[in-house]
Amino acid sequence: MKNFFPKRDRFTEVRPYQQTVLTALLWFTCSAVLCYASLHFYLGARWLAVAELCLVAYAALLLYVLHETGRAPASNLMFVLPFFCVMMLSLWTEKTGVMVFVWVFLVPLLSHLLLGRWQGLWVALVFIGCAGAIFVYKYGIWGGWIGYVSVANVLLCTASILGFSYIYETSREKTESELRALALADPLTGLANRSRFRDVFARERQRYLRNETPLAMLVVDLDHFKRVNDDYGHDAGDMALCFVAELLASRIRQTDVAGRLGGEEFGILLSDVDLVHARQIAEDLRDLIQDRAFRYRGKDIPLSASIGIAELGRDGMDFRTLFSKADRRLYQAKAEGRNRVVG
Ligand SMILES: Nc1nc2c(ncn2[C@@H]2O[C@H](COP(=O)(O)OP(=O)(O)OP(=O)(O)O)[C@@H](O)[C@H]2O)c(=O)[nH]1
Repeated sequence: MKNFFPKRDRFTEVRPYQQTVLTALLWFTCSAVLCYASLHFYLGARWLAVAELCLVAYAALLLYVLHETGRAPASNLMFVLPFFCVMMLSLWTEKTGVMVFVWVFLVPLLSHLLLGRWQGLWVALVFIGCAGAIFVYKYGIWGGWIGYVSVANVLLCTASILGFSYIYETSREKTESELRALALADPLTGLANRSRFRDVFARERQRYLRNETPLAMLVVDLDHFKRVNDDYGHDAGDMALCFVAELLASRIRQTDVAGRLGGEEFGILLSDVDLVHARQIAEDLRDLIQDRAFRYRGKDIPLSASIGIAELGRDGMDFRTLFSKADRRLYQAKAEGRNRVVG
């Protein structure tokens, strides 16, 4: 199945699982890091304790905002970076023992879970590098070959966690993108399905209300499509629908959306396009469908389409009204002899 969705729509939404992990990390910071701050204060590592208290206060603030507004920070980096910086400070501090370095194992895991594949990899590499440098600065490599073997063990273990979390995140992103495509696309043509089409309409409607950005809706219906099925078979009909879907997707801009609304009916949302311009585009699409022959088993099967147009604002403000206006004009085009545009 082809994926006709513009790139900007694929991964722009906040991932809910990341928000869950961030919330868990914030709670962890508020509880465990607070205990460490008290301990470090007691041990005389004052600067570290102050940094940890600041981190706890910041985590509490983010939790409060999250709870009150349901809005996560614009990027998880906003918490991950301070968290790792405080971790590095605790590695650096004289008063902390060598065992504090076990916390470094958290770096690749948290980076990938909260920042995704690429950003997670880079952030993890930077902080693991810093932790390694701090270790060598503080302790050198002691104890002859046993020391080397110990350091190599720790490095190998960290690299393995980094590698496994990277592999996990890569396959998770792939599965997510496949599931997303399945949930939002029409399985036959790969165009947006009806529910995706309505979502895009809702977003564009908000743009219209905010900036008065015009929006036109086209409803495209193939003429006498039943004959294609009857004369050449259902397979030919399916292939003709895919053929038309590709034509429509090839003519519109990346910021527009084409969807299959059902049967042989397609919908198109033309963003930033008024009625006059929409008519020209609809005529182009109609010409394209008529002129590009659909070939099936060596035969050219002629296709044509009727198109109804409606404009947001002038013809209605909600999906149902706008769609029924465009649909009524489509049936007017059919009644007037088909293969024409009405709007
Ligand atoms: N192959 C195939 N045919 C479909 C699909 N969905 C709907 N159809 C067919 O599309 C045809 C629609 O027929 P009608 O509603 O009579 O419309 P039409 O023949 O295009 O005639 P007008 O729209 O009046 O020009 C029917 O034969 C449906 O079976 C599909 O997914 N695949």
